[in-house]
Amino acid sequence: MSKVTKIIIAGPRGKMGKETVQLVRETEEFQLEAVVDSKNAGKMLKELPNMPDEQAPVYDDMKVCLEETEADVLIDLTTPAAGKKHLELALDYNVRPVVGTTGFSEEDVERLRDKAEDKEIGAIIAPNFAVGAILMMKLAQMTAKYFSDAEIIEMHHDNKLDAPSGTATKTASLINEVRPHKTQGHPDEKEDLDGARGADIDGLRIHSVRLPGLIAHQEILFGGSGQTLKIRHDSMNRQSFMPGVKLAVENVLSLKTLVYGLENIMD
Ligand SMILES: NC(=O)c1ccc[n+]([C@@H]2O[C@H](COP(=O)([O-])OP(=O)(O)OC[C@H]3O[C@@H](n4cnc5c(N)ncnc54)[C@H](O)[C@@H]3O)[C@@H](O)[C@H]2O)c1
Ligand SMILES: O=C(O)C1=N[C@H](C(=O)O)CCC1
Repeated sequence: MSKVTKIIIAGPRGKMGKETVQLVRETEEFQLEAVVDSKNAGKMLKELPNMPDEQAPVYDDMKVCLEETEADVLIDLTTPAAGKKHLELALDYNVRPVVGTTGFSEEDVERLRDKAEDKEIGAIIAPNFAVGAILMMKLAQMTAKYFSDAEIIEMHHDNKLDAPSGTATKTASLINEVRPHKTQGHPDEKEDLDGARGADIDGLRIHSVRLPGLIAHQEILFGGSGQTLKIRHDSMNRQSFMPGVKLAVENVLSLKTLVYGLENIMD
C-alpha cells in the first residue's frame, strides 16, 4: 500500500484553495490534515459555508497549525505577503512547501532555496501550475534563440494583487537566459505617458492587463525581419492548475532543494 501524504492547505476558501481541497479529497494517497484560513480558527472545514463535508481543523495561525499537526506538505494559495511567511515557517517545521502563491522576487527565491538546502528538504514555488503554461514558457525560451526581440502580454482577472504575474516574470527570465542582452525597442524611444511601454525586465517588456471575465492568459510576441510569431496560453478555469498541483506534491517529497517552476520537475 502506498504511503498517504498528509497535507495542510493555506487559503482553503479562495478560488484556488477550493479546487485544491477538492483535489486532495479525490486523491486516494492524499489526506487533508488541516487548513489555515485568515479567520474561522477552532472550527472544522465542513462548518464553513460552501465547504465539503471534511473533518479537517481550521487554524488562523500557521505556526500554531504546524506545531499542533503532523503534515508532510503545505500547499499555499494565499497572498504574496502571507505566502512568503508560510513558506519560511513550513521549512522551520520540516514540512515541505508547495507554493502557488505568486509575488516572489528572485532574492526571495534565492534566500528560501538556501534555507531549504540547509534543512535538506524539498520545496516548490510554481508561478503557474498549468501544464500548458509550462510548455508555453519552454517554447518561448526555445524561440528566443532565433527571435531575440520579444514582448510579453499577460492578462488576468481583476482580483489579482500582484503585477506583473509570476508567469510573466518567469517567462522573461527564461527568455533572458538564452538571448543576448538587449533593450527592447528603439534606443532613443521615450515614454510620453509613464508606463506606456510596460514594465522592463533586463530590457524585455511586460504588459499587464486586468479585466473581469479573464482567468489567466499570456501571449509572447516575437518579431523578426518581415515576420512575427505569437505563442499563447489560456487557462479557462482553475481546474487547469490541478494536475500541476498534484505533480508538485508528489515530487516535493523526494527533493532536497527549492525548485522554482514546474518545468524543472517535468520530463
Ligand atoms: N501558481 C498557479 O498556477 C496559480 C494559479 C492561480 C492563482 N495563483 C496565485 O495563488 C494565490 C491565490 O489565488 P486565488 O485566486 O485563489 O486568490 P483568492 O483571493 O481567491 O484566495 C486567497 C485566499 O487566501 C486567504 N488568505 C489571505 N491571507 C491569508 C493568511 N494569512 N492565512 C490564510 N489564508 C489567507 C484569503 O482569505 C482567501 O481565501 C495568488 O497569489 C495567485 O496569484 C497561482
Ligand atoms: O493570480 C492568478 O489567478 C494567477 N496567477 C499566476 C501568475 O501570477 O502567474 C498564474 C495563474 C493564475
